[in-house]
Order: sequence, then structure tokens, then C-alpha cells
Amino acid sequence: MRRSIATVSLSGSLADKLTAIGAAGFDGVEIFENDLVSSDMAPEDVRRRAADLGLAIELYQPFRDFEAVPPDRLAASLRRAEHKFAVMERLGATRLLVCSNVSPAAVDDDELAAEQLRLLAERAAEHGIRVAYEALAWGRHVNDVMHAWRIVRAADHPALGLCLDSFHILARDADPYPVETIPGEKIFFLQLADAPSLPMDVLYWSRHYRCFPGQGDLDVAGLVRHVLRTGYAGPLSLEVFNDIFRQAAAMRTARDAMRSLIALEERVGSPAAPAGSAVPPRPVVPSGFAFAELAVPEKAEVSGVLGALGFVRTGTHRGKPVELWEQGEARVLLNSGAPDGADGPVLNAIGLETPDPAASVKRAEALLSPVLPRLRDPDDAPLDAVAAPDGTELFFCRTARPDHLSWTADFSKNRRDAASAVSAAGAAGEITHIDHIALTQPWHHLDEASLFYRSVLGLRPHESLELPDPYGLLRSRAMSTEDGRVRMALNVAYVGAHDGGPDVGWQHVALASRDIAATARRIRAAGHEPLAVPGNYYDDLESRHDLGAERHRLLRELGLLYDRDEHGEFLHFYTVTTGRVFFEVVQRVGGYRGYGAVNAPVRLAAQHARPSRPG
Ligand SMILES: O=C(O)c1ccc(O)c(O)c1
Ligand SMILES: [Mg+2]
Repeated sequence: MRRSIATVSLSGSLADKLTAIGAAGFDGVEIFENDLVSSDMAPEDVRRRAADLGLAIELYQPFRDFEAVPPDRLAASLRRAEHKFAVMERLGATRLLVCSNVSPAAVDDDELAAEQLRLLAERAAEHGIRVAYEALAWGRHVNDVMHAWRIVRAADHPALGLCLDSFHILARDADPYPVETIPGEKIFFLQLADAPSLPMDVLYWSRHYRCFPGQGDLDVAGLVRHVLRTGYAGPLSLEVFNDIFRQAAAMRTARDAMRSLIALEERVGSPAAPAGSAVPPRPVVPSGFAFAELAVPEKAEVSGVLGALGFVRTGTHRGKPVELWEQGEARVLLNSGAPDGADGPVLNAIGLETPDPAASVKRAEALLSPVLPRLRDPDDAPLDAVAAPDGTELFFCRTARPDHLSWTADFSKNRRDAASAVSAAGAAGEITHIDHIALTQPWHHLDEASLFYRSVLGLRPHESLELPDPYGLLRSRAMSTEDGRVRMALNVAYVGAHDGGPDVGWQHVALASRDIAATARRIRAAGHEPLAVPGNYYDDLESRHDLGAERHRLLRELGLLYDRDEHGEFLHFYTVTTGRVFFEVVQRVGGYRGYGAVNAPVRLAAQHARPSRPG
């Protein structure tokens, strides 16, 4: 099927939008009237530009408040329509979208609506134009797709059909099944948008919070399957009204839109994809974290923190200033050769264990992710890596498996440290693996990032949270594999306006400990105070949970935070931030599934009170 997008979905001038849509590889475009009216391009220029970019003008829209008007207003509406037809002829557009009437002047009379739409279709047909009638979810009298279909059927004109819009259908929570009973040839157009579930007025929700399929909570793929069963063979066209996309760079949004459509076609299954397009390889779900790499300044204080946590430096890269620190299956690389390390630790790469690194890269590439060069240095083991939307490098690894050259081959074992590793492991070493990694996304890239992790890596999104911070509200969305072995928390950076400004980009690596009390004692014994938790927190915790006097005393004494869900309990504490990075130590007891989000406000307040130390 053809791939199309509405100009309203992107930022910039009409010319910029067309360029971005063409560059992203779309076949067609819906021209929004507003974009044309405010453009200095004549309709003929738009037509030529679109053709040069290989874009069909699939639709012109919207034409508002036409049907079911009192008879004395009809002449004025038809005059308006004739002007639209003239513009469309100059554009070379042959489909006009007519939204259901929202005006208080509209009459609740289906017969009248059908009669007037038939008249409009007759006039349109004289210009070779077809009219696609769309039920807006907030239409005055027509707000349901099946109601719109009854009117179109009654009007009975070959130039009159329906425009289906996934948002309007799914936002109303109606069963989409009856759509299958509409004959495919009467569905003139299909628009697709997703949205996060938000309990708000539907018009406001639609105009500000739509997003690309896969970025929200609506079952867009399910709806498309129903529509395809009718025999519909027109384009799949994205139509997204979103406050953030209106500001973001059009090229990037258009590429993200294309990624969404490719992933949607995959979910829907054939025949959704365009004829002849390659089927993307299936996602290769990662099975764990191989490492977290921090870019650090030359004398990194963070190595002291790692040592205090019980990590040991076990290796050094053969060609670069990169140290390997290990404890259990948790591995941290400290790279003092990366340019962004000068201002203190920054998390710049994540290693993910995958059953097939090359297939992981193919999947990412098919979903339009930038693939990183495979060989940076002729002596290095080949890399399978891509860039995540925030620039973090993702390496696909098979650590210490006989069937694959391991990245660890680039590290020479540090003899002295390796020896002390044994004794350190013998002494305690409660940390077993990386539990999760939290990345801060630029505020206008959260939707892109969640679609990336979902479609490329097959992670499952969890609910979005809003967490109060002393200087802003932190939005956060966790994503994880089904088995929980890879968990990521995506936080949105915000720009606070208070003196000095908050840090806008904290990142953290959460380490799983099998005995968090011992790890908390260990780090103190090594002279590192974890992030201080206020006494008020413990007073409040006692009011919320009755854990027995002894446990409450221990949590307070060790500065541990606590949470529980229906599956189990969660204990955690934080190290002081160096540069942009801090560590969290966590212990999951039972099958606890969350991330201790209830405690995030206390953590954020403590971090603001105790600013980051240089690396
Ligand atoms: O918000 C609107 O008015 C509007 C206009 C045209 C559409 O296709 C639509 O889905 C919504
Ligand atoms: Mg629409």
C-alpha cells in the first residue's frame, strides 16, 4: 500500500515539509489547507515540487461545516466548495476531505446531511474530484464512523465515500469491528494516528497529543486489519497533530514517521507493506546488558566509586584508554579517550547481549537507525552497533560465547587487578548484574525514543509517569523485555528556570545487589557516603508500610529507599553524581516489577541539594 503523511504532522514551511516527506521516502502527501494558504508557493508550484520529489498529492483538507446546514446557508457552502475545487485542480488533487459538521447551526437530520453531501459530490464529480466524509469524534451530530457510513450510503453517489481516521474511531472506545461491513470501494481514504491514553476532552486530545502509531496506546494495527478486510487499497496516511512535532526538526520527524509506518505494516502483516518493499527482519530481543560505557576525564573519580561498590579493574583496552571494571556479570567501561568525557562521566554507550549481533544490526537498519562503522580500528574486533535517537551507541554483543568473537578480546587482562578480583569476589561482591539503565532524552525526542526501543529491540513500554522534582516535573517511561533482563528508563530532560538551573541530563546505571545492606555498608566503609535520604522520608515510610521496628531502623540507618508492588519488594540507594552519571544499587525481592518511581522525588530533591562533583 502507498505510504502517505499529512503536512500538518511536521514543522516548517510547506516547501520544507514536502522536502522532508520526500527525503523520508513517502509516496504521497495530504496537503493541509492552512499550509497552502500561508505558503508563497502557488498551487502549481506545489504540484510541481511534489512531483519532483516523487510525491502524489493524495488529498486536500479539511473542508468544514458543510453537511446538514439550514437550506438558506447551502448556497454559501457550495460557493465555498467551488473555490476549493478550483484550488485542487491547480494542485492536481482529486480527493477532498470533508469533516463532519461541528457548528451549532448544524441540523440533526441525516436525510438532510445525505441530500447535501450528494449535491456536493455531484459538483465535485464535474471536476473529477471525489469527496471523503470523515466523522470527527467531536462532530455536532455525526461523531461515529458507522453513522457517517449510513449517511454516505443514503446519499448514494459514486463520488462520495468515507475517510476513516484511526484516532476518531479508537478515541471513542467504540468496537472497530463493524468497519469491516463497509464496502472497501466506499472507503476513499485511511488516516492513521496513535495517542497516549489521557483522560481529557477528545478535541483537545486530538489537536495536541496525537502521535505516530506505536508511540501511544491505541490499537492502530488492529484497526488497520479491520479496514484491510474490506478490500481497501488506498494509501496508509499518517495524520498527527502534536505540539512537540510542530516544533521539532521536520526531517527527523518525517524519518520517525516512516519508521512508525514500517513497524505498523509489520504488525498488520501483508498486504499492508508497499508492493515490492523488503520485509524487515524480526526484532532480535536482547537477553541482558553486556556493559555500560562511560566517557570520563583522565583522572576519573568515578573509578573510586566503582571500587567502593566492590568493582575491580580487570582489563585495559589494547589500543585505547579504556578500562574494564567488573563485578559478577556487571561490567562498566571507563573511556578517557572520548571527547565528551572531559566534563565528567557521560554514559555514551550500552552493550546489549543478543543471540545474533549481525541480525540485530539488520533489524535496526531496516527501521532506519544509523548503523555505526563496523571497524574503527583495524586491530579491533568488529563492532555491531547502531546509534539510539539520543546519540547513545548501542553495541550488540555476545560476551564470552564460543560461537562469536567477544568484545572482551580487545581487552588485555590486567594481571595484578585480576588477582585482586579474585580476592574481592571472595571478600563480598554482592553486585550481580546491571538491573537497568536510565537515559535522559531531549524533551522533544521521547516519543521517537520509545518507538525506537519498541520497534528495533522489541522492548515493551510501561506506563508514562510524571514525577515531581523541586524545579520541574520529570516525565519518565520505562521499557523492558518480557523477561525483564533488559530494562531501560527513559526520562525527559527539562529546563528549569531557577538560579543555576537544574541538571538537565542525569543518566544512571542501576546495579543489582544480592545483599543491598552489605553493599551499603561496603560503600561507607570505603569512605563514600551514598546520597542522603531525609528523616522525613522514613517517618512517612513508617506511616505507609508496617515493616516491623527492626527493618524500619535498618532502612533509616543504611539510607535505603523502599517500595513494594503486588509481586514483591524493592530496596535501593544512590551514589553521589559525578559529571552526568550516578549509580543506583537495587535489590528486587520476589518478583517486584517497577523501578521505585515513588521514591524518585526524594532522590531528585537530594540530588539538587548536593550538586554533581567533577568526574
Ligand atoms: O482537528 C480537526 O479539525 C481535524 C481536521 C481534519 C482531520 O482529518 C482531523 O482528523 C481532524
Ligand atoms: Mg483525520
